[in-house]
Amino acid sequence: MFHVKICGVRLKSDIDAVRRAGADAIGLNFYPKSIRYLDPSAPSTLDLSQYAKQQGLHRVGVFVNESAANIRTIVTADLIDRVQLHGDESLADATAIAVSPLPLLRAIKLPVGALTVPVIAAAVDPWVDAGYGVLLDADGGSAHGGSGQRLDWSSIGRWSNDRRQVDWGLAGGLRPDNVAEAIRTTHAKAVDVASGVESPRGQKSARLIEQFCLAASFS
Ligand SMILES: O=C(O)c1ccccc1NCC(=O)[C@H](O)[C@H](O)COP(=O)(O)O
Repeated sequence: MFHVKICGVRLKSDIDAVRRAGADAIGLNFYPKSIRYLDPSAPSTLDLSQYAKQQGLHRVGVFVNESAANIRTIVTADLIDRVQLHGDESLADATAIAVSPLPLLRAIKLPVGALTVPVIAAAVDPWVDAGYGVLLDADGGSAHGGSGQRLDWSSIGRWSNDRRQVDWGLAGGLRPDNVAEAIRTTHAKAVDVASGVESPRGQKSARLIEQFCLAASFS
């Protein structure tokens, strides 16, 4: 698992900012309805992805209910190092999509508002038990992700107390001014952010990326 993923980068200058700030992963968004969408067939997307690879960044492809065939095409083109499923995919879908040896990350969209450990466990544990890495995110409704809404960190902290060995990350409404508290409260091993490092929405800010990474220091 990465430590800090900056999701929805679209420009080489974003990648420069990510690398300078010390994050180790980027998200390339292949969901056509997202404001952060990248066309996988565009030469500029391959160029961007190869640039990130040269900088040593882990490239995570974000997909929403995408076909296994399309995901495989993107993997084969060396656009990504890891697949993140962020839609309504079932465990059976994930099995069909899994592209060995590429690790697969399942975004688990939890309701915003108060959570309980049994509710979190019911959503997350089947994916963990099946061997997938998981990213806990706020349910963005029809947008699926990138909504800037945060989760109930206290309950997630209680859930993770008994699961210290689990490969998981936290997303949802993280920002430079709250990510340290989020890590402390939840014991997250990895964090992921899209809108919290943008100004205006949809445009990454080098200053916010730097502040986020400083605050999210895992040392
Ligand atoms: O970012 C998007 O636009 C997006 C759209 C559809 C599915 C997933 C999407 N983003 C995936 C991510 O990993 C985001 O970083 C995550 O949802 C957190 O977003 P935010 O709350 O804005 O930090």
